[in-house]
Amino acid sequence: MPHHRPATPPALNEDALTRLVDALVEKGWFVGERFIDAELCQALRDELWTLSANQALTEAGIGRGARYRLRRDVRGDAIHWLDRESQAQRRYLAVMETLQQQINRALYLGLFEFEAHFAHYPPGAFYKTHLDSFQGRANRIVSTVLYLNPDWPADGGGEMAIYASDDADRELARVLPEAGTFVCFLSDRVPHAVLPTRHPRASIAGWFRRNASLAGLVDPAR
Ligand SMILES: O=C(O)CCC(=O)C(=O)O
Ligand SMILES: [Fe+2]
Repeated sequence: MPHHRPATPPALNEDALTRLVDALVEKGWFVGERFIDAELCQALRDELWTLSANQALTEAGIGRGARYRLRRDVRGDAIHWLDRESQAQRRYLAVMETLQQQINRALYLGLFEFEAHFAHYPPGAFYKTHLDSFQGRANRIVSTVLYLNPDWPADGGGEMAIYASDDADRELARVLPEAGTFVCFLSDRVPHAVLPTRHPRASIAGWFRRNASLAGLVDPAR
């Protein structure tokens, strides 16, 4: 019988996972370089450029459901939701599934679902300082970003700036969008921004969710 290699993800490094969970508990955010292997990042990046060339990206807006609006003065990326269409997507989603289990085991957050989109920030684009969800009505609990840009130049802009939860003017970290770098943070606590980029910038932004009902309505995912 032929032996098929299952489409399992590269095992997440135990050490990196421990550091991630500890950082989430201690300060609410984590940055890991070389967190996801270069080969998977390359495949995801190729897929994003193909989507872009095929005009399969949509300009991103802000707000969910009926309140969704295009706001180029707030964010300038174009996105495509992951839909398990490719092997690379399935591998990445499998890694996120493992991460979800680990976070639930360690932090009892009750994460039950992951949604994510590719994002392309063309030169000049940015995303102003924001929170990914609001306290009390948060169904996005933990935010993630994986960067897909090999050899990002130090002066290329496009860094993610992370700010203090009690003072959104106090910058705590600036992260280059280098391929393999993975950022993870509590969605309702960590203000962050994408600084204007000077080069096309590729990433995957994702959110672990918990179901939340608002006024008896099921909270829409997007
Ligand atoms: O790409 C990034 O560095 C962050 C993107 C972001 O904040 C978002 O999509 O909510
Ligand atoms: Fe965000």
